[in-house]
Formats: sequence, structure tokens, C-alpha cells
Amino acid sequence: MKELIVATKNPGKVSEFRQMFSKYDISVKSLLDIDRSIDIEETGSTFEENAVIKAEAMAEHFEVPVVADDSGLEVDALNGEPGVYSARYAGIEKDDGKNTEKLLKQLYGVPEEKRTARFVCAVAVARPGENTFVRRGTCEGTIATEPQGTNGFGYDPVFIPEGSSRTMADHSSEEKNAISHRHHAIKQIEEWLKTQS
Ligand SMILES: O=P(O)(O)OP(=O)(O)OP(=O)(O)OC[C@H]1O[C@@H](n2cnc3c(O)ncnc32)[C@H](O)[C@@H]1O
Ligand SMILES: [Mg+2]
Repeated sequence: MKELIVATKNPGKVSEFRQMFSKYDISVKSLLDIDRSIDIEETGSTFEENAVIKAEAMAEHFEVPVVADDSGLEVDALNGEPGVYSARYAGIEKDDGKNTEKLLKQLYGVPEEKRTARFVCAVAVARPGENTFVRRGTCEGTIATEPQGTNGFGYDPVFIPEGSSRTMADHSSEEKNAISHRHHAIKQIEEWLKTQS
């Protein structure tokens, strides 16, 4: 089994990458396993830019291929916010509970048909001496009026994927990994993943 570094410190992402990469016979090593003190500043203005920044910084550092994920939630009634600021929407300390609370406050009184949103995920692959590539996946849905469910992470308790009546946090990890923005982004790097296993 081949091992790949995924340049993230988000434990929720790590477990989803683990599950989804196991299908390609690839095991995942994250920054939580390697060095929790590594901090890469996300200075880009798009998910793609930030994913490339994270992947290239770590590929240069470790001199091996590195995968990175930059993701977030775009809410139409908030002109695409929180977008690339999703992790720090309610402050720099990255508190999922506070972020969702702030989101629900911003959307207070907005009717259901105007609560449309999407999860976006950009996955970048950086390799020493080769061109970096980045692919995007999305998952359309709406924002609930109150949190529901305990699975997943981030905004999952308030995001209802299109075609479902339950929040993402009320989906099993297998169900989420079949429809998520991360799944769709990873699908697009599948050909490269197959050459890695
Ligand atoms: O940068 P790394 O270390 O990968 O971890 P992070 O949590 O800071 O990740 P991002 O910078 O990509 O910010 C993404 C935020 O968007 C939200 N998010 C992304 N994917 C999500 C998902 O699958 N379910 C729920 N929320 C998600 C969640 O709040 C994340 O913290
Ligand atoms: Mg981040």
C-alpha cells in the first residue's frame, strides 16, 4: 500500500481522505501525524489558490508528492460568504460551533427557498519538479434553520444536501463520501491516484 501526505490539520478531512483513498490502496499521512506545529498561511483569494499554496509548500518541504484540500461553504443569500473564510468565519480560533451559530444568525428570517448554498472543495496535487494541478468538486444544498446531527464536521449540521431531507451531519460517513464536494474533487484526480497505488 502506497502512502501519501495530505497537507491538512483538520481531523474531519483526514478521516474522509482515509476512507476515500483506501479504495485506491493508498494510506494517508496528515500534518497531524507528521508535525502539528506546521502552519501554512492561506493567503489566496480562491479555494484553488489556497489548495495549491498548501500542497506546494509541503511538497517542497518533504520533497515528495503532496495532496492538499481547501474547502468551504458558499451561501447565495450572503453573496458567497463565508467562502474561503469558512474556517475562521466567527474568529481566528476555528470553532465549528461558533461558525455555524454565526451563519444561522446571518440567515435569520431568510425563507427556505433563498437559503441555497454549496460546499466547494479544491484538491491540489504538488510534486517536486513537476507541474501542480488542482481540481474542484461541489455539493449543492440549502442551509437549515437549526443544527441537526452529529456526524461529519464544520457546517455539516446545518447543510442539507440537494435531494435529501436530512442534514449532512445526519448522513453516515459512507453516505457523505458518496455525494460530497470532497468526493467530487477526488474523483477528478482519480487517474493520478491510480498511478500512485
Ligand atoms: O487548512 P486545513 O489544515 O486543511 O484545515 P481547515 O479546517 O483550516 O480547512 P480549510 O482552510 O479548507 O477551511 C475549510 C472550512 O470549511 C468548512 N468545511 C470544509 N469542508 C467541509 C465539510 O465536508 N463539511 C463541513 N464543513 C466543511 C469547515 O468549516 C472547514 O474548517
Ligand atoms: Mg485552513
